[in-house]
Amino acid sequence: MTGSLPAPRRAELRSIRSRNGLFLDQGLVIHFPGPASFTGEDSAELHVHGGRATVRAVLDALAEFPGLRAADAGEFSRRAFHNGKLDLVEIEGLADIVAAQTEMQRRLALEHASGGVSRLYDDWARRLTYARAMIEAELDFADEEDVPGAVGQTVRDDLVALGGELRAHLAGSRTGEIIRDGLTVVIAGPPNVGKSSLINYLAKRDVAIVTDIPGTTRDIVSVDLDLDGFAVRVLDTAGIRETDEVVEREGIRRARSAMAQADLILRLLDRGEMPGTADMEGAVATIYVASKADIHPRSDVAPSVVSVSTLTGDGIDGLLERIRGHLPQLGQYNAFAVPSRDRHNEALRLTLRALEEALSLPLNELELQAENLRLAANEIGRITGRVDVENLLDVIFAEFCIGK
Ligand SMILES: Nc1nc2c(c(=O)[nH]1)N(C=O)[C@@H](CNc1ccc(C(=O)N[C@@H](CCC(=O)O)C(=O)O)cc1)CN2
Ligand SMILES: Nc1nc2c(ncn2[C@@H]2O[C@H](COP(=O)(O)OP(=O)(O)OP(=O)(O)O)[C@@H](O)[C@H]2O)c(=O)[nH]1
Ligand SMILES: [Mg+2]
Repeated sequence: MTGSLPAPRRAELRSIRSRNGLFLDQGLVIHFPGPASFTGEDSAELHVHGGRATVRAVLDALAEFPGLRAADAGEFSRRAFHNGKLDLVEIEGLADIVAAQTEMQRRLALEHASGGVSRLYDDWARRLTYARAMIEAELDFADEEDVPGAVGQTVRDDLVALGGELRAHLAGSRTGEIIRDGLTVVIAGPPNVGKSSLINYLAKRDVAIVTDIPGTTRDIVSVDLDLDGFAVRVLDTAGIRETDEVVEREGIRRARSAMAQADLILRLLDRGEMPGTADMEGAVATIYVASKADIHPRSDVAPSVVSVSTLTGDGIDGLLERIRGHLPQLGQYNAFAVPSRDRHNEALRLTLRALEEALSLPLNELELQAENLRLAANEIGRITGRVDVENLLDVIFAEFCIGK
């Protein structure tokens, strides 16, 4: 049967043939007439058998039709944005859903993709615009008053409340960043203390070379763990010591640079070494670990030091418990309605700054107040892409793969 379109939005079994009638596959076909489609445009899906050659043959056959070409990476999402189907926060959330590896990443992504955060931003933009409209209306009755009228006071009260909401929302930006990008934990310390043995134990596989020769690790070795649904990236590093060996020196340079960028350092102590003596210490959150507890039990170190043995497994649960203490605490109401990207944080900070500027102006400076509220609403609008973001689009859609 040729010629008849499948019923809209219903999967129908069809023979899939090339332009000149060659049978290629039997597959499910769905027709989505616009505007009720993902992109808002007319679209069709061919669900074919997944072998490489079948897919290739179908794509080649499609390319034979005039006007058809393969989509660019992110092109479907870009079209959905241009057709008003999704805003930028929802699109970024969608990219995060596709990339999500842990339960918390999934929940954060879903909150953004399904419009929860966009509603918040749209509501703030609406309130800022309303306040500006009220102030501009007052401008027309300019009567040198230096106390706000009843309406003016209500507007101010709402702007003050909005400032509080913005600050509270921004306070969640570190939570959003740690959920999305993961907590970076760097294992560091002198050579031969058991750093690589610890990463292997945590990863449950031999990711790093272990020998009894000090200076074994040079490259950074990284594993991604899932701790209670949070992404945790653990890095093993070269043991830090004075050396003239060129390769080891480079390893140590990389170790120091990883430590400087860590969210948390697991600082393994040498036999007899006490916490807090080396350089860099105190700059980054640090858990001190006394290793090889099976052969070097220690009673001299402070209670805050965790004793572990990767030979017996003793102390590892206690160490994981201490690492958990550095993960976001998600007690409060909708913990996932937090900013998820630097782009959002920057715009939110600029919004808050303009709002605070508006509120700090003398009461009769109505024009400047209105101008700052316009700036504030603009910055919020840039997050969702409701205003002026053409220059941002390539960056945002570059995250996507072909077919999204
Ligand atoms: N087969 C298939 N599965 C998929 C997708 C897809 O595109 N195709 N998706 C790709 O991401 C996700 C689902 N996302 C979708 C989002 C919107 C529409 C859509 O047709 N929206 C219309 C109609 C909405 C309605 O009937 O409620 C619209 O928004 O107007 C389809 C899929 C995950 N699974
Ligand atoms: N008994 C015992 N030996 C351990 C333990 N952890 C590590 N070792 C041994 O200590 C030696 C060094 O271990 P590594 O894990 O390679 O030490 P490292 O800190 O990565 O060393 P570098 O890469 O040289 O900085 C190896 O012989 C390990 O088998 C432990 O918990 N108990
Ligand atoms: Mg090592």
